[in-house]
Amino acid sequence: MAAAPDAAFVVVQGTHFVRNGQRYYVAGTNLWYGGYLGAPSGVGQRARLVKELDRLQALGINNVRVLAVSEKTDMKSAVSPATTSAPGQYDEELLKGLDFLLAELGKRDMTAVLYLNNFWQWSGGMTQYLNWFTGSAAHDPNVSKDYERFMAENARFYGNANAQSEYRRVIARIVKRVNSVTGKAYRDDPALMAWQLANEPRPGNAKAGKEQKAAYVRWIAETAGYIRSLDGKHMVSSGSEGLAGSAEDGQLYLDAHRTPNIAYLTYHLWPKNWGWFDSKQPDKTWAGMMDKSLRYLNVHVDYAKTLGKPIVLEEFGMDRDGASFDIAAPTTVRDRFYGEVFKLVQQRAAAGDPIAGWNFWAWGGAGRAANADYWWKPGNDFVGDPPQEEQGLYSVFDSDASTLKLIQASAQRLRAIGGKP
Ligand SMILES: O=C1NC[C@H](CO)[C@@H](O)[C@@H]1O
Repeated sequence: MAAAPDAAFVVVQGTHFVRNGQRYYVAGTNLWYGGYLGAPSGVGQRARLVKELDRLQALGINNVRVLAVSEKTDMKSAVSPATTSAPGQYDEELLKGLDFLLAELGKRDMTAVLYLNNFWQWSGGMTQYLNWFTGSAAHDPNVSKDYERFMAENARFYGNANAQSEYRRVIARIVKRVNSVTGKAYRDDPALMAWQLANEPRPGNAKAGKEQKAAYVRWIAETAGYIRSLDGKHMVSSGSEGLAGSAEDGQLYLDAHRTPNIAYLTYHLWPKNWGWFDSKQPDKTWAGMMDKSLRYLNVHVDYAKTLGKPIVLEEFGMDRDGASFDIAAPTTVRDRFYGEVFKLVQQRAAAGDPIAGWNFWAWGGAGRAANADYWWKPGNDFVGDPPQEEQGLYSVFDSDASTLKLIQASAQRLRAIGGKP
């Protein structure tokens, strides 16, 4: 039986997080590239990472959600280099990047959620595992424009024995890692808040059938159980988007998160991606979008109540005015949207509901788009938008003063709600 984690670990108590004897709310961001910046060479930019973490800490951000491992792939819109170039072959420099990131977070009393795979193409992810173990083409949906096929094909990952064995070898490699900077085992590090199975794992596409849904539920329970067998101190979460990532099937979302090995629920909110909002017609589409968004925000807190677990809104985002990628473009609509999201989360948290905080998507900080077409190329800055999207789409940059002000105020209000055991 693993020793109980010390008080500095984030743990679940009832339907809330507790840390150091106090209720802990996540006021976080998404920093998918945090481990990349932490690398000692190559793509590493440790001075930038230190500056970004100082900036985030000054805003009251206490948590970053980070990609822990990427897979080398031929898909055009994926990041390179990758942590693994083939099964069993690791880029130790990128793993040292995670070490440095965790060490720097620990110095600032900040925490990280590390996701161990990706349903989407921008880090190789499940598609690349299937390419390795079935020979299926790693077809980039940004090229094929066929996301429905991409999602249906990716669901084969959950039931592919060879892909799962390699995925578990990668999990073991990272979960059992000893930090080369601090000398501390990841398993003993309270700077790690939780392991996460993947970024936005889906059971397939919207037409996912009974078998695919059953395989998905089994995969979550068994993989979370495997991680807990290696590390009994840290929480495990799925990385689910909620209904949008569960074929709009509430029963599936509940069943997938019932296992005791999943400590808390996650959900994401993407009005533009899901066709609820048109940034080129904001007045026409705002009301309908907000109606759907508020409903989405509330129904998942109610799911968390049903399961008796905390839930974190670990991704939400809105593009710049007029759907511009230009950092000079205003963020009027984004600020209004962020304000509504923060308000709802604060209200439900203050009411004692199981919402445990938020991570906005995503921190661009000092990063800047490098190309006129806003697409990422190897060697360019990392920003909040991964390589499969225009660099500037959803990123919050250090120059976005009005948005930063909102974030800082909401982080402060969440912290004020916390503090109670
Ligand atoms: O996890 C994700 N959710 C939505 C982001 C913005 O579209 C996307 O970049 C990322 O793959």
